[in-house]
Amino acid sequence: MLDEVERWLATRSWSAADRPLDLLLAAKRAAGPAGTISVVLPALDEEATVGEIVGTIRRDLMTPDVPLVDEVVVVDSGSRDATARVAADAGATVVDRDAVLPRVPAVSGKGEVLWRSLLVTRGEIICFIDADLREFDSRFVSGIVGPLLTEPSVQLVKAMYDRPLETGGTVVPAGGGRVTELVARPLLNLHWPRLAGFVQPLGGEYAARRSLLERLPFPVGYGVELGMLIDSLALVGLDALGQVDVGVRHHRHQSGQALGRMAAAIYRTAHLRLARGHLVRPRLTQYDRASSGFVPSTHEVDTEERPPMLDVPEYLHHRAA
Ligand SMILES: O=c1ccn([C@@H]2O[C@H](COP(=O)(O)OP(=O)(O)O[C@H]3O[C@H](CO)[C@@H](O)[C@H](O)[C@H]3O)[C@@H](O)[C@H]2O)c(=O)[nH]1
Ligand SMILES: O=C(O)[C@H](O)COP(=O)(O)O
Repeated sequence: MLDEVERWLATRSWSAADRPLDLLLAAKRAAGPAGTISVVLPALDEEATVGEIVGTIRRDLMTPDVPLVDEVVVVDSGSRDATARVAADAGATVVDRDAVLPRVPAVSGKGEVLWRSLLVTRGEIICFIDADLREFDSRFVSGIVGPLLTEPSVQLVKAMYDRPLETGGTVVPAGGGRVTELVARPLLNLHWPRLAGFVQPLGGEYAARRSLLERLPFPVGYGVELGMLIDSLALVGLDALGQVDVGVRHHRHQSGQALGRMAAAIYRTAHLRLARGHLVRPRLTQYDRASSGFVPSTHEVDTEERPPMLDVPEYLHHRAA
């Protein structure tokens, strides 16, 4: 490990318990407009879990006694289930991705809705939380916004946690994060060793200052987290990044093949940053057993990236309004 990373781990890795709620509330009051917080949940068919997450945030962090969070926004990513209704019933503002920036037709993908969320939120701190989390604890939010409220030099904070793999009734205590361990961590260690201190580089729970997010390009799919870390390092430097231990994360696990497509998108995002301009073939072929033998199916790998929001005229208008 680089000496710089060892130093970073000693000074930029915290636990949620380091900053109790009363400290955060005082820091928020002192920060004024810079302390406004929007929580954003990207959601594609998450009716089973989105309501409880929204409800927990509202119950714990949006009360007269604990007014830490100013708004909770669910950006619907084309759900065909009752995600929008369940989220609205739980008290979230629900926005359909197609209703945001209609001039630019939405494509599928998680990064796409995170990018669009900048146009419909008002917080100067944006906190992204996956909508498929189970046994959700509001420390996921208060923990990661903490350093942004108390440390002016910090600009992006990722959650870190234990990741059990819970499938088919069995639990492997530290078995989760398969793409993280097989793809993202090796890529980061080999090509961007200054980012090797992140325990959960792909985690979907992170908070950042708007002033950083609006300057970043957003890969439209699952490359968004890796791209954001690499680009943030280049833009603001390692000491502006941090991580906070928030406990244990339980979520819905995707199939091996879906994770293969995620891995391809992440590799592609890394490759683009390693060799801007040189195109790899953006397709992935996978195999399923059928009576005739193994059948290939080929999928497009996300290649599109949205430009930094500061380059979008509608965003400048939204901020001026
Ligand atoms: O097209 C999509 C796909 C996903 N999601 C939402 O994004 C979140 C995370 O998606 P999920 O499929 O649960 O991702 P994971 O398999 O858990 O992948 C991990 O790794 C990804 C790659 O870094 C991150 O984007 C995820 O946040 C992180 O949890 C969930 O709320 C989804 O509903 C969308 O909004 N639109
Ligand atoms: O973050 C990851 O590595 C992928 O989302 C896979 O996570 P899982 O192995 O916990 O399903």
